[in-house]
Amino acid sequence: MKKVLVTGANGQLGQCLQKITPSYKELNVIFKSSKELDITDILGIEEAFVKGNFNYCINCAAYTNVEQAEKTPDIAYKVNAEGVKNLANVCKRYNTTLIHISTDYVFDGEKDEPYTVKDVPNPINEYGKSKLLGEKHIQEIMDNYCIIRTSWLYSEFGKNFYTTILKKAKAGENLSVTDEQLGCPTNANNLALYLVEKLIQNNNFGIEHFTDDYSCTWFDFAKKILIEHELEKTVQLRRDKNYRTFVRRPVNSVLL
Ligand SMILES: NC(=O)C1=CN([C@@H]2O[C@H](COP(=O)(O)OP(=O)(O)OC[C@H]3O[C@@H](n4cnc5c(N)ncnc54)[C@H](O)[C@@H]3O)[C@@H](O)[C@H]2O)C=CC1
Repeated sequence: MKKVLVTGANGQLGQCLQKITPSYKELNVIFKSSKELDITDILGIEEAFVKGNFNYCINCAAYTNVEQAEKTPDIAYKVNAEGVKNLANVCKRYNTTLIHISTDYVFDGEKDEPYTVKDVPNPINEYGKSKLLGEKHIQEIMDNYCIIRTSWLYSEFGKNFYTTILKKAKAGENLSVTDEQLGCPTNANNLALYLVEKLIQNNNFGIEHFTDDYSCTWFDFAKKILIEHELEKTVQLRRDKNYRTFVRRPVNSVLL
C-alpha cells in the first residue's frame, strides 16, 4: 500500500483526485486542504510528515490568481516558491517523492512551435516567475521528484474557463472571447488519472509536460464547449477584438 499526501486538496485538481482515488485500493491517500495544511507553515508541514510516513506527496497547492499575482507578487512567491521549497526540504528529509504541478506560463510564448521540456523557460509575468522559482527550488533540493507542467486546466470543479463559459451560456448571455492566445485546454480529471497511474507504476521522474494533446485559442475552446452542450445555436459567440489585460500572457503556450 502506497501512502500519499495531497496538498491544496480543495482546489480544482485536488477535487479531481478526491473523486477518483477511492477506487484505487493500492493507494492510501490523505487529502489536506489549505486550512488543514498551509505549505508556507514549515512547522505544520513537519508535523504532518512526522506522523504521515508518506511515500509520495502530490502538491496541488498553488497561488493561481494570475491577475492578483501581478498586483501583489509577494503572496504568489510565498506560496509558489517558498511554500514549494518548504515541501521539497521536508520531502527530502522524509524520503518522500514529490510530484509537483507547474505551468505553461513558465514560457514566454515567443516560440512558433510547441514548447518541449528542452526549451528554456522565460516567464513574462509574476505568476509564471513564482512557479518557475518553485521548480528551481525542487531541482536544487531533491533527487526524487517529478515536475509536471500542464496548461489551461478545466473541470466541473471551481471557477475555470469551462464552468464560466457554460454558466454564462446557460444564462443566455452572448459571449465575446479572445483568439489571441494559443494553448492546450486540459481536463483536470485526465491529469488526475495520469497522476494516479504514475503513483502506481512508479515511473518517469524529472520534468515533463502533460496536456490533452489538443491546441486551440480560447475562442475555439469556447466554441467547442458550446457545441458539446448544444448551445451553439442559442448563444452568440464572437471574437473579442478589444481584449486587453494588464498581465502579459504567453501568446503561444502549447506544450509538447
Ligand atoms: N488552473 C490552470 O489553468 C492551471 C493550473 N496549473 C497548476 O496546476 C496546479 C493545480 O491548479 P488548480 O487545481 O487549477 O488550482 P486551484 O487554484 O483550483 O487550487 C489550488 C489550491 O491551493 C490552495 N492553496 C493556496 N495557497 C495555499 C497554501 N499556502 N497552502 C496550501 N494550499 C494552498 C488553494 O486554497 C486551492 O485550494 C497548480 O500548481 C497550478 O499552478 C498549471 C497550468 C494551468
